[in-house]
Amino acid sequence: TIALKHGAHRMGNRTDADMVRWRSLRFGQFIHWGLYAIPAGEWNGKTYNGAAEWIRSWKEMPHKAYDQLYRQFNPVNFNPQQWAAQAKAMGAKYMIITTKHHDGFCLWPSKYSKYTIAASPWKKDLLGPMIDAYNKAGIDVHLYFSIIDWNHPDYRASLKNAADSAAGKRFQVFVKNQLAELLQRYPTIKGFWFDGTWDDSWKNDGAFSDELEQYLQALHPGLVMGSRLRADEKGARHFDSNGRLMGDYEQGWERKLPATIADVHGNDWEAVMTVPENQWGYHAKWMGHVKTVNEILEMLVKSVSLNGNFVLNFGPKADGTYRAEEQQLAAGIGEWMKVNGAAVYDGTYAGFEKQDWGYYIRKSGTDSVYMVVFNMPVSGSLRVKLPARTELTGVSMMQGNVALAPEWIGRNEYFIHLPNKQQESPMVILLKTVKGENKDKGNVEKAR
Ligand SMILES: COc1ccc([C@@H]2N[C@@H](C)[C@@H](O)[C@H]2O)cc1
Repeated sequence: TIALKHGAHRMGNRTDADMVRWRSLRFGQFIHWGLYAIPAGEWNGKTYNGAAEWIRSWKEMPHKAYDQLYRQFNPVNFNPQQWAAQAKAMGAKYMIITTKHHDGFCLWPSKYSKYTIAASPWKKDLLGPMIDAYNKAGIDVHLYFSIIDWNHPDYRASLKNAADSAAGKRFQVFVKNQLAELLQRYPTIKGFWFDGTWDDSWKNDGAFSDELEQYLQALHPGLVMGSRLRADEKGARHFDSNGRLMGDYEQGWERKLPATIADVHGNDWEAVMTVPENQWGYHAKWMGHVKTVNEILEMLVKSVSLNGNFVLNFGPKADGTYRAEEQQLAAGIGEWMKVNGAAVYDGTYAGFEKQDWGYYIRKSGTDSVYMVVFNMPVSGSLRVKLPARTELTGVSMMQGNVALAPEWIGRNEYFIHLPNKQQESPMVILLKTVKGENKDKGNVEKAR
């Protein structure tokens, strides 16, 4: 291995209470809200085909015009209690809110910047009421913070000369001040979700990112921060130059999921997902495929089955309301979670051989394994292959707690014959197992 001063400092996963809690939550809500919701992907009668929150980088959007938008930001229909209630009904257990996206506009009245909500017609802090409402609803809050800041005069993508280096130093002080300010103002938050850390100016100063992470942990012990913050002294990101994960969980799964358990290398990880193909901020015209309730549920269940968290993104409008598609999606997901959430919360990789009908999820630290069926076989019979030294002691449908009698088909394999092959939404079956020998016929008697 390479000697590193600013590589990973921890072998293996964090096991403290704050991380155990983060891992148990499994399902989160991302919220991208800011000035970009005003143009909403359109300007001068033209439609921007990129992600709405990146419209400032579009050649058709003059920087001056974008930078004046704060004069119009007045979310008169903002209702944080309603937002929190919607998230609670959906079954989200944590929420990540954009405090400041790449455009640099702060949703809180930062004393380190003039480009904040205080300068808008709304004037008031937006983060505080949101954090209070979500915490009251029993939902943890994490803060998204973009290091890239297109508005700040000292931001440099790369440091080409002494003047750049001086600006870069001033910018690092600004970043540190804003993060400390956020922790001081919002002491109940549980983590930071960093973004915008790909530029050379950041990548080439691994020492600063390492010191910053330690500074924040010292200010707020237990803080959960993903792998996107840090670079090591060789400019490696997410994984240091020895291939070890930096930060508390792998944070690279953006709009994509790992395929198998081998892809996650035993690390904690989280996937963040958009409803359309690629829109985080509010875009008036969603183009292309919009994900359905069952599609999102499959991503959520697949993530948990592979030991990860899944975060679904919402992009509120400039007035503070949500578009109908997002409201309907939240409600539909919530309906399923109300009945089947036990299979998701506190779920972990089960260690069963994957079958085509869907996913296994083990309730953390127990012998209870959930089967979440997405692909009903034409036979209506679900094959289950038990891992070694595992006995099946009970099988039941989650809906209605109906006991099922599996058919033993040899060695450690069973068929679960379902009474009904029709399914409109994912079906959950609970397997009760015990450690033991794979007795042949013996298990079937018990399972009956
Ligand atoms: C260079 O490609 C990207 C893609 C997405 C992003 C941001 N990360 C997501 C979580 C959103 O905030 C998106 O704007 C940044 C750079």
